[in-house]
Amino acid sequence: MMLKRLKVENIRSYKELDLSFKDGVTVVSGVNGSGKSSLLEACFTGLFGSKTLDKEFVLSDIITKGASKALILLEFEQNGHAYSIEQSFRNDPEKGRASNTKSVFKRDGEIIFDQASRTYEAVTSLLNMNEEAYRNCVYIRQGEIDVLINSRPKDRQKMIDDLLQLGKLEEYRERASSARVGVGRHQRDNERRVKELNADIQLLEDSDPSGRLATLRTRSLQIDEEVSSLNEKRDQARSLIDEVAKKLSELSELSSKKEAVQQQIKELTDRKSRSFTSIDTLSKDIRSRREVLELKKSRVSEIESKLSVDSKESDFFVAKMDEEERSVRDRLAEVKSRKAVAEKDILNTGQSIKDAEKQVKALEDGMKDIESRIESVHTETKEHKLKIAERENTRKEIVSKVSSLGFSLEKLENIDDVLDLVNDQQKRFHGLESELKVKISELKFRLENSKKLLEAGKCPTCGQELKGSCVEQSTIEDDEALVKLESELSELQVKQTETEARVEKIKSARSCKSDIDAVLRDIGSEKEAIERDEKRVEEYGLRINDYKSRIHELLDSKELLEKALEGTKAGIQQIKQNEDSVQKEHAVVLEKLGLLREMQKALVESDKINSEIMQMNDKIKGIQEMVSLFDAQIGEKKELLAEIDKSIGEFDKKELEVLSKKYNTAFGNINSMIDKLKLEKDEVMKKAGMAENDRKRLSDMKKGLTVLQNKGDFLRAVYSDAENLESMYMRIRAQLRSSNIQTLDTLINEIFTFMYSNNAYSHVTLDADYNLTVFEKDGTALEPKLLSGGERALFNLVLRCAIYRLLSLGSSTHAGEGLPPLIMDEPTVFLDRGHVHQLIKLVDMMREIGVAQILIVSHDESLIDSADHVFAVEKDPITNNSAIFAR
Ligand SMILES: Nc1ncnc2c1ncn2[C@@H]1O[C@H](COP(=O)(O)OP(=O)(O)OP(=O)(O)O)[C@@H](O)[C@H]1O
Ligand SMILES: [Zn+2]
Repeated sequence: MMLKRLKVENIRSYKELDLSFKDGVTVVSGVNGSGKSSLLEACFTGLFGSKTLDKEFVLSDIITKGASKALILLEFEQNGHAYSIEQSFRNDPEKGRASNTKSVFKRDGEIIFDQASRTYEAVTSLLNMNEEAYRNCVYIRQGEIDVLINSRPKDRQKMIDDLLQLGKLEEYRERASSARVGVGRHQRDNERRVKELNADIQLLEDSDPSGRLATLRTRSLQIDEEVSSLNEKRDQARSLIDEVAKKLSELSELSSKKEAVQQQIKELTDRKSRSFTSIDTLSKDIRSRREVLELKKSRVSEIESKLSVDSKESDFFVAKMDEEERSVRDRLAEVKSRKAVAEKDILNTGQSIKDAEKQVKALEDGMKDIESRIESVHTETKEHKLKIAERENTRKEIVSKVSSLGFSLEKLENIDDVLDLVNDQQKRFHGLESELKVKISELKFRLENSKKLLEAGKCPTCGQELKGSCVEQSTIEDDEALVKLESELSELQVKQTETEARVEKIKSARSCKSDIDAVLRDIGSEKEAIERDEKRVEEYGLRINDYKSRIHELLDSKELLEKALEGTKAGIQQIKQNEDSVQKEHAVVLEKLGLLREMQKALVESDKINSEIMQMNDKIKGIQEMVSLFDAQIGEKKELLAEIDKSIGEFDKKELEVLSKKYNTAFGNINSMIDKLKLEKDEVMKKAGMAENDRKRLSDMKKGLTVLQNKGDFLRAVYSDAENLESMYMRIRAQLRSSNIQTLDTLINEIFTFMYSNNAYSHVTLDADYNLTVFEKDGTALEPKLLSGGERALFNLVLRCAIYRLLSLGSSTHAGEGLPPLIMDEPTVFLDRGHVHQLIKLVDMMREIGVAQILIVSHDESLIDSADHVFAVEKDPITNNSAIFAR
């Protein structure tokens, strides 16, 4: 295997990196924290993905802080093919969560897998090592230089076995063993089944299925014969039963016919007797009608004699009397309508009189109301006049107050101007006063100073005598001026007091003026009210006059109406007398008309009764004819009855019934016997089927037994094959292991001698159990854990180198081809100068045995000097991004 190219984005301190690897020794150098280890780790993660993370790390730790995605692309060569693995990551910097989103495995540019676990498997099988084996052999991580030495022999054995592919042999042995165990299980199974099958066969043979089948078949034939003879008998019984049944049904038919004829005779006799009853009722009806007819006739002749008319001409008289009645009725109606008109007239006139009275009353009430209103207006007017007088008094009082203040009424008109003038004066006085006061205080201050100077006698500044100087003179003048100003001030203050008194007077005069104005306004409005009252009284007087004339008119028309009422009442009396006489006349006519009508009606009814009597007689004749028809029919039916009785006499019913019962019982017995036989036959057939099944099963079982026995033979052969295979794999592994151990032991001692430059130890042994022991010069044995840190690092390098040698021997066909690179992170930390030199030699030796690529992280100058290529790693102090320069 040969690394070709590493390209990363956002891995640890690398934002971007694209690096080509060459064969030979490459040393990676740089200061602490520049990104050297990260480079090797990136290769490791590129190969095995997230499996390379130690326990305390998560995926997001290897992604540059703050980046949301990252990438590692690793290209390498193996056995003449170009491979590449591309691992893509996604990261959530805030949550610190990352995932491996893509893992593409390519061979010669062609995608083989694109899924993480598939890619992982492909890599491990291609390199023949997983990430653990890679760390034990290929890649010595920083601080892990003594891992192989420190581990327990058992783990060491496993590591070395894995590296040398001995694990595969164990795997094969295990497979052979589990195959053997499986076959053994099948064998036991098979034997158990053979045993069981044998027992089953024995059991079935004991039950003799063929013998059973023969007996059952004979019985089946017998049953068939018995059934067919019974069937014949049953047919005979059935024909006898049919015969008897036929005769019995004939007999019952005759009896029902007889019953029907008897019923008919009874019905005919009933109808005959009902006909006689109707004839009786009809005769009775005819008699009663004849009596009514007699009564009607005598009433007609009575009316004839009363009105002396002939009943034959009744229609003519009725018409004449109708005519007369109509004319009397018309007259009566005319009189009545006249009476009604007169009555209505009386009623209306009475109502009109009452209306007039009501109106008169209403007008009178209205007048009273208006009069009382006039009264109240008068009272109001008096009140207004009183108020005017009162206000007049108030005005006079105010006028006298004004003149006492020294103002005339005319002067009051421009009182506001006067007040303005006085106010101005007041302001002026005030200004003068403050001016005077300032002047006085200035003067007083000057005077005080001069007086003090004069008392001291000398000028404090020039020291001149002051007596008799200008100072003395000015002091005297100032004194005089002060007296004058003070008297001016007191004069001014007197004037101010006077002006204030004047202002007071003007203000009270002004308030008097507004009082007078108010009084005059009041008087005016009272006078207006009085005028309004007078107008209202005048209007009320007009209305009263109007009411009076209207009352007069109403009374006049009422008198006229009363006179008319008298006249109408006399007229109505006359009409009533007339009505009475017409009514009497009408009653006489009505009575005559009633009698005539009665007669007419009696005549019509008599005709009707006569025709009814005739119809009834016809009916009686018809009924009598029907009665003779009934008699003839009854005779016929009686003859039929006698015939039927004769036919019935020919049958013996009892005997027929006994026979029927007997035949039916026989039929039932035969049927149940047949059924029983059929059931038996079903049973027999079922048993025969079972026997046949048993026979077939027996032969199947015998066949099965042969198959099982053959299988048993086969399994025995396979079992012994598996056994052989298992022991063979075990043997081979033991042989290989011991030969490996021997070779490794030799190689370790060879390389140790080559590498070790101190003089303490003589040799090293690796025994069959992978125990590693170091011997001192005097033969004392030491376990590796007792060695110093540097010694352990040395031995580890020796052991690894020996393993590479062994691997190189294993693939002896193409010496060295396919050996993995050797990658070391800071291998010199524990080594002294001399051993660093030996390490350089060891590296050379590794190249010689065919390790084509060696990658070392180190600061050691001599290592750097001996390298084929140098990578200088630097980290930008500002951006914290690492970069690599090839040197
Ligand atoms: N996830 C990350 N994001 C950004 N920077 C990181 C991340 N993880 C580690 N680093 C930085 O990467 C730098 C390189 O670390 P690395 O172990 O490669 O240094 P080194 O060159 O091997 O140093 P030494 O000589 O001390 O072993 C460290 O300084 C660290 O701050
Ligand atoms: Zn480091």
